[in-house]
Amino acid sequence: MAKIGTPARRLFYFNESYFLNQKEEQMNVLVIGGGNMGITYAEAIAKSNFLSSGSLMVFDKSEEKQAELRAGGFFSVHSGLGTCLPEADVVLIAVKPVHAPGLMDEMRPMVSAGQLFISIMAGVTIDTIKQRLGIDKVVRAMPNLPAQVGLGMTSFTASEQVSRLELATIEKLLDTTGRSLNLASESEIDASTGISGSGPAYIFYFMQALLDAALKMDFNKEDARLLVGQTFSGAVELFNSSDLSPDDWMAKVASKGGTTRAALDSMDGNNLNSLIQEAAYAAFRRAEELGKQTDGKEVAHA
Ligand SMILES: NC(=O)C1=CN([C@@H]2O[C@H](COP(=O)(O)OP(=O)(O)OC[C@H]3O[C@@H](n4cnc5c(N)ncnc54)[C@H](OP(=O)(O)O)[C@@H]3O)[C@@H](O)[C@H]2O)C=CC1
Ligand SMILES: O=C(O)[C@@H]1CCC=N1
Repeated sequence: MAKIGTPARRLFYFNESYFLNQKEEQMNVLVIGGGNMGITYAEAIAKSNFLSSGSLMVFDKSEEKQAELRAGGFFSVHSGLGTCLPEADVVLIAVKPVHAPGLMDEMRPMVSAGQLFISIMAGVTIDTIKQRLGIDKVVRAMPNLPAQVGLGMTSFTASEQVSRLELATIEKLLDTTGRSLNLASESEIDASTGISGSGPAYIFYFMQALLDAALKMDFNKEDARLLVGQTFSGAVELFNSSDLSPDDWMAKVASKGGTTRAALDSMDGNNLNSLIQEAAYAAFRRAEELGKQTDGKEVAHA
């Protein structure tokens, strides 16, 4: 596995037309898909001053969404690909995997070889994107929802044709939403989807279970939310404050013969650790399946 912030490899290409001749601030970025993640990225990029004003474009196929985004006033919102796609140096694709084939077919006549494409779509492979669009510079990234508050975790990898210089620029762009990890293979991107991409939902699952328990113990909703929310924030803060493992921290909470031991023994007795690992693998496998469903050889399902 690569280290955080360490670009793995890359040759220096002489035809990095945009990246060599212009400054990052002059780069045009287009985000396609104005949903949870597309807008998270667009807002983070807009707030970061990474680009000059007017250089950030957004396209969503829904007219309602376009109107909503225009009202926000942060970026230029387009009602068709024709006015924005040919102008973009970097295109971030943030639609659901099931919409990828149709979207890429629509994009194909408007794209050019110098453009760089970032896909955050779960499972969709670099090869599929290259073939469907007829281009070769692709960065495949897997972000997560805490990007909305600047605490995102994004793993990414790139096609061979993306140079070191281009990748460094893309890394800065991704880092506007939090931290990033450059991985060497797409299989690791699928694996990271099962850990960090889908991971926030596992944490929310655990939080919901604890909230449900608190409500059963007759706490009102407000108090239950405070008890659970502050417990999670505090535990995460502790975890991030040192190199101690979660096992080490558990040992600090659990007194011999005490209450925590009773809870942890109950979890162990129910194989909770294995169940959580199994869930992460289910997401990993689903990412692999989505890759197969969007490569044109199988029919994709919504
Ligand atoms: N949500 C998450 O936590 C994460 C999501 N991802 C990935 O990000 C991608 C987007 O997910 P998310 O933001 O949650 O999805 P959303 O459904 O919230 O957003 C996708 C948006 O794209 C629009 N859209 C669909 N087709 C097109 C098209 N052809 N052209 C333009 N816009 C289009 C959708 O419109 P409409 O609703 O009308 O279809 C919708 O507004 C997915 O591929 C997912 O795998 C990755 C990591 C985390
Ligand atoms: O559930 C999904 O498919 C996407 C990818 C990771 C998080 N959400």
